[in-house]
Amino acid sequence: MATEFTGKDIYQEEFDPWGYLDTYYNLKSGILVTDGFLDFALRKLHETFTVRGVKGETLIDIGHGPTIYQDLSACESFKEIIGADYADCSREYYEKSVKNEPGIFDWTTVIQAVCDLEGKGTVEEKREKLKRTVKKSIKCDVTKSSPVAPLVLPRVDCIMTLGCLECACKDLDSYRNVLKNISSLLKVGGNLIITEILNCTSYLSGGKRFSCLSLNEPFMRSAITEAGFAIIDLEVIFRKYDKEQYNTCNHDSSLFVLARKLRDI
Ligand SMILES: C[S@@+](CC[C@H](N)C(=O)[O-])C[C@H]1O[C@@H](n2cnc3c(N)ncnc32)[C@H](O)[C@@H]1O
Repeated sequence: MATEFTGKDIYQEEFDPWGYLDTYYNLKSGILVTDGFLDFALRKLHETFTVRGVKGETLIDIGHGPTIYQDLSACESFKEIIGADYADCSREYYEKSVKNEPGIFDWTTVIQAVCDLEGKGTVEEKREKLKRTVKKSIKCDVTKSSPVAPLVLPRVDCIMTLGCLECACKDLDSYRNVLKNISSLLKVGGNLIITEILNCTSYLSGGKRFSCLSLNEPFMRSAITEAGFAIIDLEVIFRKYDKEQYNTCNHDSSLFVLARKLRDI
């Protein structure tokens, strides 16, 4: 199902955080729950920040959208997390979620799952840790060579971007450039964490269809390597076919990558 490119301005004007969360992260029916992605992402992030020892001062979570699951393990290994997204509605929803304001999406079960993976702590302690670690969300445009301009940030130890770049890019050349743009925010020797849904052309969210750049594993391997990174870990999980769910979002698999920056390009 092809759809015209829906870039950052459409996210700014038409993205509905609640509609997205309900369609993709509702614990009973959410597409990224039933297809196994959420459990996969929590497991890989836990592995990354514990077994693989990825840690440091500052991590930037780019294109966080309205979700916080991705920061639940990271907040144990970084002193500071800075959120970054183009859409103001995503940034506002994310900040409210970090503060656990009334009426926001309920992440309790997911927070408990991360505490279980870590074998320590309570949901309340994790919420507090997240609130202390996520400092703010800043405006960011990954298609710009200086994605957080006019802000100038010191280069950070880790960039994480989950389910964002396939939404932000019109074509594969643009994806290659975007990798270089976000790499400019990262120290040499720093880590890049990416998840993407693969072979997806569009997805429905809050009644609106958004375009999605169709990616596959060989492309991801070459684009990340060509952008000056060494791939440390890469795993793909596949999804069962379900006609109704594919009509909402037609990815056939999801990919997780951890890569280390070797050089500036
Ligand atoms: C599908 S949503 C978020 C996905 C969320 N991280 C998750 O794991 O489910 C994609 C996000 O990318 C953001 N985005 C789209 N284009 C962007 C751009 N050019 N620069 C930065 N963020 C962008 C949108 O505003 C939106 O919040």
